[in-house]
Amino acid sequence: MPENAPQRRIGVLLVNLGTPDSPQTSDVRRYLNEFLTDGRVVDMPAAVRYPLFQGLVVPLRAPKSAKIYQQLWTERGSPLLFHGLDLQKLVQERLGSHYVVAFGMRYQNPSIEKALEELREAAVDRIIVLPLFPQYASASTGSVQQKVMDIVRKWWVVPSISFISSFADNPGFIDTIVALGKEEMAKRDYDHIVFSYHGIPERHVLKGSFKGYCQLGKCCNTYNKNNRYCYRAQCFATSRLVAAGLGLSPDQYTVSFQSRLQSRLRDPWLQPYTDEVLKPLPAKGIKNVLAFSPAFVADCLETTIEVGEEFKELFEEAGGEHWQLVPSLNTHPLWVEAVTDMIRQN
Ligand SMILES: C=CC1=C(C)c2cc3[nH]c(cc4nc(cc5[nH]c(cc1n2)c(C)c5CCC(=O)O)C(CCC(=O)O)=C4C)c(C)c3C=C
Ligand SMILES: [Fe+2]
Ligand SMILES: [Fe+2]
Repeated sequence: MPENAPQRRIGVLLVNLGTPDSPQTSDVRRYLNEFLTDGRVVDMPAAVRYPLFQGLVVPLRAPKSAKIYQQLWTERGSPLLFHGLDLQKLVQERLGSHYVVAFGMRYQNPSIEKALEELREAAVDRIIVLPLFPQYASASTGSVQQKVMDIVRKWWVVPSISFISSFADNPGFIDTIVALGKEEMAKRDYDHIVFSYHGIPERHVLKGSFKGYCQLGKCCNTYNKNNRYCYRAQCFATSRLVAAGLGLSPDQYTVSFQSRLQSRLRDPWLQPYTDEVLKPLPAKGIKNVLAFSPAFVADCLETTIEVGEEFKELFEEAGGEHWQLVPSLNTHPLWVEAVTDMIRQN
């Protein structure tokens, strides 16, 4: 480097979805209002979306969601938030002083605005954005990308920015899930494995389909240039790779989708639905199930409560004996290394 050349630093922005500031109904309401009026999450015209969600859906949902958040809350607050902050610290340590790592949430706090401001203050030369969603969805990754661009387009000096749009088949990501799965499988025998992903409306996949390639069927069994951004195909790709790492044959696992809101929004969500997959299992002699939640890199309401508690209850009511959730990647050393590698390779 020439003697007087400025020392260049690279900014890294890690982003997760968001969580309420507290499990009180008022904070949950504020969070859901921001989340469910995002046009990439609820893709209705704004003139319908705002009155419907702020006026009806959120006021009804917030008190119920607040009760669930109260179950999830820990001494350190929301797991999604504190695992994110821990990951930021560890990735910063591993990357060293040529990088500045910030952490933000798409909804609520710490905001993406604040995180980007930290990077601007640090005079970084360029910014790498890593939305912490392994599989691309317009409702998650796309929304983060749009928010980041909306903010930096107003800066006088617009920085060079790159986005890591998905990492569904990233070897470090897969290896970490495999390592966590092996730990659980060493403790006892399982009859079957379920990979349960956050659902999205089928319409969202079809809207992103390249020249009509995606049909939500067998097209998702391979992952190629035509379905590069198909959330469902990416979920199947992650599952196949984890299954291969665990030495599972196709009949030993099922891929399914949870958290559907289709009863209220009417349109079908990605299928098969996890609750419908798990209920008939005990009658087929499948009494011990290990469940993975590979759409999430950190414990949150969707993993700990929905998969770890609600599905366990459903499975046991149906005659199942043991339902076990594999913990999320959180700050597993292999995951910290995987994130660091993704950034260095960008
Ligand atoms: C994996 C990425 C996610 C996608 C894609 C996604 C789409 C999506 N979500 C909703 C509605 C809700 N999701 C909720 C919680 C939630 N969702 C994600 C991730 C994705 N969502 C996470 C990580 C979390 C947990 C946050 C936490 O604080 O722990 C909720 C709130 C909880 C509740 O009230 O039940 C809602 C609502 C839609 C409609 C959607 C796509 C269209
Ligand atoms: Fe969600
Ligand atoms: Fe597809």
